[in-house]
Amino acid sequence: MNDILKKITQQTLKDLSVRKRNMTLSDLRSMPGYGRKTFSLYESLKNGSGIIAEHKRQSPSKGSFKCPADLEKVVKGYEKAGASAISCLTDEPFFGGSLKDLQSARNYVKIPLLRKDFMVDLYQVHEARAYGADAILLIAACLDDEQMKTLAIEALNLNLEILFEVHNKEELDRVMQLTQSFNPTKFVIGVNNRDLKKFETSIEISKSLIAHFPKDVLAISESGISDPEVVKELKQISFQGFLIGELFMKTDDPGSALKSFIKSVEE
Ligand SMILES: O=P(O)(O)OC[C@@H](O)[C@@H](O)c1c[nH]c2ccccc12
Repeated sequence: MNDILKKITQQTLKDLSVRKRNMTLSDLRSMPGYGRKTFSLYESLKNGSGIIAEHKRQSPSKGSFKCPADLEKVVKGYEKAGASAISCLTDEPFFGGSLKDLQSARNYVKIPLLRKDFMVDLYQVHEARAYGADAILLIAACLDDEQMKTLAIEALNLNLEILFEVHNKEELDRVMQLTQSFNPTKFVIGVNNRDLKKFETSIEISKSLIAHFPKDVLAISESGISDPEVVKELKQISFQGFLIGELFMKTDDPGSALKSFIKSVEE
């Protein structure tokens, strides 16, 4: 694991131990959101714009985006503009998000919600369910095979879909190995274009990894996307999902920014 990921996951484990003390698993299970019917990320991506629009206030590489719009305006704007799903950051120390954000977003929209966080513990999967997520992110670079398997199976058992995030061929191979026996409509695989050592993004990473994807797996390209032409190009090489945050969150009105982006992609 590289230094920044190590730093983030260590902090995540620390914060987690506090939350676990304040709320037990059975407390989580008795929250109203826990048993609700979930929306399918996979189906929504297949049948719509393919864009997963992200709510992210800040990031370690870019600092604060200073978006003046509150969460309600952002997520309702995304839904209205035609997002297939919303990615909601719940990491507090590095991305300025919270589980409360996820819970509020759940009350505002009826499209799939991805809990965007550094998942390293089963408890977080139950939190995701209780606070209204439909899908969770599992970052291959943060997890060994055994952890990834345990978290993935728990998610599927709780009716949550999974976005597996990979950055190179080795991580993709590990995820493919794990998901061999999974129903391909219950997970998607995302290529993160951001190099977590240098924080630079390059679409070339998506372009080079797509050749290794199994045919029935829905492929997503994540990070550093700012040009509708790039989405068109990625669609041609069979990407069906696009995770975009900064481009929208650095504007005053992320919903309208998404709306004009989708319009350009469709032109
Ligand atoms: O803001 P961008 O460059 O459009 O990227 C969005 C998303 O891909 C990025 O926020 C992200 C990808 N993987 C993550 C893991 C954790 C936190 C954040 C991320």
